[in-house]
Amino acid sequence: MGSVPVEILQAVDAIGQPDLDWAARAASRQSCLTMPPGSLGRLLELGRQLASLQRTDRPVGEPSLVAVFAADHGVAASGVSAYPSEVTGQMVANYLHGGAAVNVLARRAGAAIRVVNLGVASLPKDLVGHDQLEAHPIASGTRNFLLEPAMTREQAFQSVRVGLQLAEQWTGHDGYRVVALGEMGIGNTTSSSALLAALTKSPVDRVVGRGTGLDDEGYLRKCRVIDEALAIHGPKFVDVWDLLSRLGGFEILGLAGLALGAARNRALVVLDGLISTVAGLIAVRLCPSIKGFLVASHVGPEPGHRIALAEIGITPLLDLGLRLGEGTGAVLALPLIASAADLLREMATFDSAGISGPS
Ligand SMILES: Cc1cc2ncn([C@H]3O[C@H](COP(=O)(O)O)[C@@H](O)[C@H]3O)c2cc1C
Ligand SMILES: O=C(O)c1cccnc1
Repeated sequence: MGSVPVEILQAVDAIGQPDLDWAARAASRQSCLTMPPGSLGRLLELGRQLASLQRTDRPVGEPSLVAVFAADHGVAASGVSAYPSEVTGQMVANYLHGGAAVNVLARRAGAAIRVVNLGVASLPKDLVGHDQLEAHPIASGTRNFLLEPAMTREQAFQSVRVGLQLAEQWTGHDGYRVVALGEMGIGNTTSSSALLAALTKSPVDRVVGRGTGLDDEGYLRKCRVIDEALAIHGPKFVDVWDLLSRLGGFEILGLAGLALGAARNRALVVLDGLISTVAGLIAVRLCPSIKGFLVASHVGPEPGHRIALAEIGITPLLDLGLRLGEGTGAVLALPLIASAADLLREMATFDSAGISGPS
């Protein structure tokens, strides 16, 4: 079976709990601010969550960072995406040149962006050694899980370790307080849906969606591929790491590691679409107390997205019909998160502003 590396066990052990005393102090401050009680709705909840992580009733909601973890998937060879695998590397180039949706939205939100290669199969030549691309390739894409396990157990551990190490750099050393999870990897809705079906024992036809836009025939093929993969691997799962190795993706497991590492440093972790929400669910399975460090930015039309959120037990902030990934929905939620903290720090109280309470 093989034991779990000590860095991962230590990271899981080091994740604390949200501090509910500080959430209560933030609530009592919110009750003094110049508004009818509760009238800023979910923003108040977000403010209390930040207070519980940062142990202050004057929390901050920035600086924030979106991490786009990229890797390829062997299962893409089975015709489960509307696009070819080359697009993964081409989109990495787009992120580095600033032209993707996530770049545009990150600029608007004032968020930094980091692009990480966890295993892109065909990286455009000029990106090899590019100083803005964090290179931590595990392999040149996963294996096709219709035929064999997607990766070895060691590769699964290594993916999570990369996420943990980057979290240490970004939320430990560089001081980011909010981390949005983004990804790029053609075929990764298939891997995520298979992981989700296996982790939650949900029927495949309830979790699978059209990803980048499969037609009816492609959709049925994707369902069949996942059904067959679960029939092959399911009976052999010896533990959760075996499940993750058989069906996972390097970027998905890397994001689970990033979430764990960010929570260890008491940063807020913002989930995006189906793929990053499945990464969040994996983090919860590895360490249930991480739940209080997660925010669901949005829910989109991929059916598995809603199921993964329900399984974690968190409610999305936005419902905009987004089905892009890259971290786009998570980045759109960053101004809401920063606003929630600003309100706790900057609003006047009834006393300070000389405003009468309820009559
Ligand atoms: C141009 C382009 C930009 C993207 N940005 C994110 N994705 C999204 O689509 C992929 C998952 O869908 P599937 O499982 O169907 O391949 C991921 O890479 C995801 O982030 C994109 C996909 C494309 C084609
Ligand atoms: O939910 C997502 O993030 C998503 C959906 C389809 C394709 N790529 C990403």
